Amino acid sequence: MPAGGFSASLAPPSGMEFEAKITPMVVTSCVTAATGGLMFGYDIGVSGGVTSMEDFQREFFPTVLRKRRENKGSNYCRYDNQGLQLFTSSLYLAGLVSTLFASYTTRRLGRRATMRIAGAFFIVGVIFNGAARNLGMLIVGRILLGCGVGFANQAIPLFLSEIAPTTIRGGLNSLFQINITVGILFANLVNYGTNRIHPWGWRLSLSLAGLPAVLFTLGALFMIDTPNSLIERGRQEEGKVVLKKIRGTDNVEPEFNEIVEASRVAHDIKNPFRSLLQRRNRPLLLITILLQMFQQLTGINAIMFYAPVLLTTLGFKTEASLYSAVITGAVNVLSTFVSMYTVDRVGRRMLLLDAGVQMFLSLVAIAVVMRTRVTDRSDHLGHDWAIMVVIIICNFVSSFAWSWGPLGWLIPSETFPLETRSAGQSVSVCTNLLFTSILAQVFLSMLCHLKSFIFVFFSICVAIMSLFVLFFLPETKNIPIEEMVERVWKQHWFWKRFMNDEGDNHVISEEETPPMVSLSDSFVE
Ligand SMILES: OC[C@H]1O[C@](O)(CO)[C@@H](O)[C@@H]1O
Repeated sequence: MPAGGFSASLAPPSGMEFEAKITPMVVTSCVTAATGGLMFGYDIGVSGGVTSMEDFQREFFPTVLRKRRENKGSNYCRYDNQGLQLFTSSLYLAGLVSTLFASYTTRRLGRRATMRIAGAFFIVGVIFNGAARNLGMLIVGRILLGCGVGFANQAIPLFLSEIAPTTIRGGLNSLFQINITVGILFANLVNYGTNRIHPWGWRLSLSLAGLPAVLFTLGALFMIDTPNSLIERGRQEEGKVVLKKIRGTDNVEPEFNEIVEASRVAHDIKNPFRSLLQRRNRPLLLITILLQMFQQLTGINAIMFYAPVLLTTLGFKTEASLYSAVITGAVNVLSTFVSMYTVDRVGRRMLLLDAGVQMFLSLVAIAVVMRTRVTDRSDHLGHDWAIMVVIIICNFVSSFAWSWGPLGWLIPSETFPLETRSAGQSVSVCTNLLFTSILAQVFLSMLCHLKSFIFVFFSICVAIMSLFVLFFLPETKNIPIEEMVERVWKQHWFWKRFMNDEGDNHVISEEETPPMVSLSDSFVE
């Protein structure tokens, strides 16, 4: 093994190749930064279990408990309560707003400082939630956690994409999503245990978010900043020193020069958000928005937030539903590792397309089981059907986990040039949180009104997004981050017309019509 680490085994196929080893420093920095995902995941996973606990409902949502006990009305509508949904969605709404501020801090103060701010929000938010005496305190706590999520999710994917050597960028970036899934699983396990502790089990569930919060904050205090961010803020020498350390070589001149050039261009941009709207940036912006929107429209969070609630709707007892949520949580973690291993080998498009088929079939199957087995008044699935439902849900979750889960973050964080990267990332986080909060807020009402058709709705969305990937998403595997525009966007059969500024009145010529599509190939020529 060479001093300082392993040599990167996969080289970019063409164009500029930078010397880079996979150094211990890169690995530890990425592992540390990605723990922010734990916190996001814990917050996602904890709410579903807690809201299905009777002690929690008695304390904050007595009307839900009464409705559940009376057992009147449709099964599908037991949990249709705006307050309950607000408890879940407030976090994402706060995250949405705070990411706009986070864009500024990531650019001006750096990726590391932004993570520290996130850590502070997390810790105060956990204190409010764990000590909540009334609904107000509970919601304030969720809002503070949401601010933490906004800042953390802005800085972490950028940090990972900038610090990683090109050839393993996808894999290292997946660490963020892996941590999200571990956080969800941890929360599911905690809920399973605390459900037996009366009457304050829910309080323990909410307080244990303190563990990932402290871990992440400590990590953020000691970590380095990315060379790209240091150079962008005028600290060139420091940037070069860090670049040498993380790449494990003194031969960093080509990469350094490329970052300096990208940073020079970045400085000419006064308002990065406005420049996102320029014609040549529109494809990147559109892809970012669509990828994050599509990620949520797979319906994943119907399962992640409300699996326990959904499963009790299907007739599971509270304990069985929490137990099943643990199983789906574990599948989620394991499958995300698949993505980490394959993303830089088979590429982004292949994973997304393959998963599209698997998710479509699973969603249709869930809809059919619900339609045929669960009526408004009878919810006895029976043992065999219950196992079947859990298997289908696992199939759905696993395909999401090695595709849309990590790639929804990875692709936006690696496509923008430095000058619009923070602003682009902010749009990415905003869109993710916007659709997360919309789904959190409306899913239980949609379930009440659409019943099993809600899963037909998600399956249609999955079909549309897969077609979009097939025709419009370029492959970004193994392309150095500062060469993305030249080597990907300017070469793409459709998007290239946006890349030259004179192209406003461009007419599609024959040679620009889409080539016949091969699943594994991009449209990059
Ligand atoms: O692992 C599932 C989780 O991943 C996310 O899509 C974030 O990438 C969350 O919205 C979801 O709850």
